[in-house]
Amino acid sequence: MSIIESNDLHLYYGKHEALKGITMDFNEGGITALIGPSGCGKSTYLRTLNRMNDLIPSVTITGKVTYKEQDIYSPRTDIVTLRKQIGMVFQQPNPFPFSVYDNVVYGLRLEGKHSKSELDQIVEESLTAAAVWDDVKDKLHKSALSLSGGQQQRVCIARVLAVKPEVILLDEPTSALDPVSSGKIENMLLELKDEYTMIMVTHNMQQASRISDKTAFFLNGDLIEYNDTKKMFLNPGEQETEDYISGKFG
Ligand SMILES: Nc1ncnc2c1ncn2[C@@H]1O[C@H](COP(=O)(O)OP(=O)(O)OP(=O)(O)O)[C@@H](O)[C@H]1O
Repeated sequence: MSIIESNDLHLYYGKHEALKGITMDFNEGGITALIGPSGCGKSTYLRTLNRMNDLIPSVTITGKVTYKEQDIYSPRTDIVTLRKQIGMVFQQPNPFPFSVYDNVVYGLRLEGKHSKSELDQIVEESLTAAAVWDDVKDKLHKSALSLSGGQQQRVCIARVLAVKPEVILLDEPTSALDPVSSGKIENMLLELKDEYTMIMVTHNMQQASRISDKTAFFLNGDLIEYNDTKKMFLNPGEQETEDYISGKFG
């Protein structure tokens, strides 16, 4: 069953058409990689799925995005709730300048959850699921900014997991990290993929082929091909996909 669908989605920055009618759907669970050369619209598309582009004044959107069959651009949509259901992880780790613990419980406190035992339990669960509990269990009350970049990114993922989203959008989550930290995050995403629907922009073709179930190839604001990752890398259906993944342009 699909959990998110976009239908003939166009997005303009002023007069520039960055997305030219994207129709695609995402099944529940698993990892979908969005790939394509710089400027093709991958991040823009990712951000349309939880209305992050609303923050940019010049943006106009036509077409439809549904989450569980509800139009997310409807005036009835509550954006705070939507962004809890569809969480986001950014390229640069962006912990808040407070303790690891306070980072993880941030969204829960906004929801009015204050019971210490409940918060303690969610902190441990979320940091464990984000594969960073062992690194930080003795530093929960130290500033998150004192951690390494890779640890910070995993704490940011724990912060998203703590509010129990169904979908996680990841915008190049490992591109600012060293290979060891990237590998830890890839393994963690593989552990989480039965429980969450994950959609990830990546520049790294090996990463897409290692961890994603499906891959979507974007070019100049168009969706060129969307297929099972194995098929896409072994036997692409479009010449442009083949040229891109074989490194002829990019
Ligand atoms: N805030 C913005 N204002 C105006 N134009 C923008 C804005 N953000 C992106 N664009 C333009 O929209 C197009 C798509 O950009 P987008 O960042 O979505 O591409 P991308 O495929 O994610 O690229 P990259 O891999 O380099 O991040 C580009 O032409 C870009 O210059």
